[in-house]
This record gives sequence, structure tokens and C-alpha cells, in this order.
Amino acid sequence: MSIGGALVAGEDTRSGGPAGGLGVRCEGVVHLYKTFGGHDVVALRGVDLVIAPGERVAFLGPSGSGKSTLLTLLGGIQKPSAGRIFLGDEEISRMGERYLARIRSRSVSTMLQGATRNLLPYATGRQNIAFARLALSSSERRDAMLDTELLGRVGLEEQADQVVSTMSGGQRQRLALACSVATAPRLLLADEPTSQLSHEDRDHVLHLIHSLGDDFGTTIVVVTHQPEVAATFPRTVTMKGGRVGAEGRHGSEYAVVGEDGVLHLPGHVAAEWPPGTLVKFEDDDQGRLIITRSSGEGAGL
Ligand SMILES: Nc1ncnc2c1ncn2[C@@H]1O[C@H](COP(=O)(O)OP(=O)(O)OP(=O)(O)O)[C@@H](O)[C@H]1O
Repeated sequence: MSIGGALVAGEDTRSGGPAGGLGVRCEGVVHLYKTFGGHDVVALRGVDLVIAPGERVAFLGPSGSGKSTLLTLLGGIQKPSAGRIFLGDEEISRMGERYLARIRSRSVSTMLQGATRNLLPYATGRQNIAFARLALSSSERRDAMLDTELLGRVGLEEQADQVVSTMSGGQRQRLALACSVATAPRLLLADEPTSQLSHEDRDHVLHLIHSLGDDFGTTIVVVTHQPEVAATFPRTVTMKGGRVGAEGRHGSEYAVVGEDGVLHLPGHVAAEWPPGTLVKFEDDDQGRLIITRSSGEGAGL
């Protein structure tokens, strides 16, 4: 199944070509949450990241490493405490709420974790799609793909007039995806879009997400804990302690050098080399850097 065909024949698609994806650039992004207890939680500690237009990226990393926070900042739902975020040429980290709202309703769609957070529970499938398109101009709405057709593409033609609260988890997730793409976004951000789904629903949702990239060149970023989902993305970005710790590209893993030359070890190495382990750096005769664990324990060599 494909989402192919113009979802919205707006300014980006009038030329007949695909709208194309939106590039993303983060420079030193820091984010703090203020808590009721009066102390700050540092969710992001300096994220530098570039995502090219049309790229498909999976964010990985342990719970609490900052994946969802970064996604909401990219989607213009929250503003960073410090640092800069660009979508295409526009710096969203300095934008006023009015402009951000425009970007959120047109060029960027964020699917929050849990389908129901993205949907009106007592409205039907069709009404949810109409709601997602509220901010479009009347001509854009007139030219948009018919809601029946869009629902058909996510396999929900028979649920068009069914109320969300009576739908299954998989049906809700597919409807949330249909609502997210109803405005033909150039950047799709999805937080755990396939968690708690059956294998069949997971594969269906994944296929739909990738179809969007294939058909429109949409830039796609998903947060996932599922390795089998991450494996379908050509690039992975692994968050560690509020920073980008590692990247995977086409099956190869790379550590990312952070502030002050800090390097996160790959998970399997970190498991064997606890904090305090001494490591030695040596150049070999072919110009490669060899890193070995010292045979001595702790500070004593
Ligand atoms: N609204 C909030 N108020 C206070 N602290 C928060 C808030 N949201 C997130 N945090 C904290 O910020 C840090 C990063 O959280 P975030 O949800 O971005 O991580 P995550 O990697 O997406 O985690 P998970 O995989 O569990 O969803 C965590 O320490 C979390 O407890």
C-alpha cells in the first residue's frame, strides 16, 4: 500500500513535483524542565545534529536520554532553553508563537507518543482528518486528497464514520498517521509510532511511513525502542544523557565526539568497561588508532 498521490495540492505540489523534505539543523541545543520541586531537570545538554532534506532517521537511546524532548523541539511544540534549531532556512528557536503555529499546521507534523494524544476521541475518523486540516486555506482544502481516499490508504475506509474511542489500537495509530500526513507535511516526526501494536499493524504503519518518504521525499524522524523498526531506517541517531552519543549509517556504527572530546563507548563495550576503566590510545603502523583496555585495574597500572 502506498500513500501516493497529492495529499494536498498546495503551493509545494502545484508544480506537479513532490513537495520535498525539510532539512533540520540543531546547534548546541540545551533543554531544561522546571519542576514543581524548584529544581531543573536537564533533558538535553548540547545537541548538534544535521538531518538532510528527505532523510529518514530513527532516534534510539535509553529511557530519559532526551529523544522525545528533542522531537518536540524539532516540531516547534516547545522552545529550547538555549541553542538554535533551523528547519530549512528558518530558525524556529527564535520564532514567535504565531509563526510556530503556522509551521506546525502546515510543514511539520508531530505524532506524539500514544495514538489517542493525537486524536479527538469522540469524533469519527473523517472528522479527525477535517480537524487536522482546519488551518489550511479553503483552496488548499478543496484541492486536498479526499478524506475517504486518505482513509482508504491507511486501510480505514470502513472506519470513516466510526468514533475513535471504539477503534482498536492499530486502527487509532493508522488514523493518527493519516491525520499527521493530511496536510502534506515536509517533516514528519513520530514518537514511538509502532509501540504496543501487533506485528501486522506495526509493519503496516512502518510501510505507510516509508511510503511517504518514497512518494514525497518527506523528511522523517521516528523515536523507537524497537530494533526491528530502527533497522528499516538508513540512519540511526542514539541519544545518551541528553546528547547525541552515536550514529548508525547503513549498518555501520559510529561514536560521535561531543563537547571537550567526550566519546560514548558503544553499549556492548561500555558493559565490559565500567566507569574508571583505563584505556590506552596507540597509532598502529597503518595510521589507525587502536584503543585497548589497560590490564591494570583502576588508577594503578
Ligand atoms: N515535563 C517534564 N517535566 C520535567 N522533566 C521532564 C519532563 N519531560 C521529560 N522530563 C525529563 O527529561 C529527561 C528526558 O526525557 P525524555 O522524555 O525526553 O526522554 P526519552 O529518551 O524520550 O525517554 P523515554 O524513552 O522514556 O520516552 C528525563 O530525565 C525526563 O524525566
